[in-house]
Amino acid sequence: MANAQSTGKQILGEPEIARSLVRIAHEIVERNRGVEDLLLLGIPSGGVPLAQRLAKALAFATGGPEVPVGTLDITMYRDDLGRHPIRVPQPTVIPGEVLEGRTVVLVDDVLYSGRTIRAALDALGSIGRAEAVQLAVLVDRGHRQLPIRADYVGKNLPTSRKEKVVVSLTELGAAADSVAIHPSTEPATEDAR
Ligand SMILES: O=P(O)(O)OC[C@H]1O[C@H](OP(=O)(O)OP(=O)(O)O)[C@H](O)[C@@H]1O
Ligand SMILES: O=c1cc[nH]c(=O)[nH]1
Repeated sequence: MANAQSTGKQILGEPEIARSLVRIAHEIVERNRGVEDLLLLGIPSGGVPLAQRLAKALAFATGGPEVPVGTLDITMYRDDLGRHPIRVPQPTVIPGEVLEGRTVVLVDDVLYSGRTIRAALDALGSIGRAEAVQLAVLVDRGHRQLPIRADYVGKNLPTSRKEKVVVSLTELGAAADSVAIHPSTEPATEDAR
């Protein structure tokens, strides 16, 4: 996630993002045969508002109550802590507190190298043992560095490693929702981040 800049090419706008979340909600219901024992955990920052929107879409899809939504901070579980400035850790919130017996759907805006999700699995494992863990992302831009894949994808977006995908969401201060591709200002390196 980052703020939108003027140089990007918009790939998704507000209606497409909303439609993607509705489709993902239906896929979650179908795959889990309902939403019982489901827990959505958004990864800060972009994953948090997306998880909240997904909970609403799930409630709409099932006609039932909202699925619990929490947040999972992965900051201290990154494997590149020494290589990048440490961001301020956000709170981890697990509604209902226990993970045992529950299916956790991790929610993030972009899937790229997979290192954020690897860290998320470690962070989750330090809390408890979920029955199952699934992954929903708004954009999968490829270039994985780890054997990680998403169960639910809003948009598969082929990209060059020289580009950056920027997801802007109104909850995080953007004027409008969008997904855009920007030419990266950083030189391409072995390290995808
Ligand atoms: O698959 P990866 O290579 O790990 O990249 C994906 C992650 O990168 C971005 O997070 P970032 O750390 O930039 O923080 P942000 O969400 O606050 O922008 C994005 O929101 C994902 O969490
Ligand atoms: O392009 C990218 C890569 C990682 N995370 C993002 O938000 N965008």
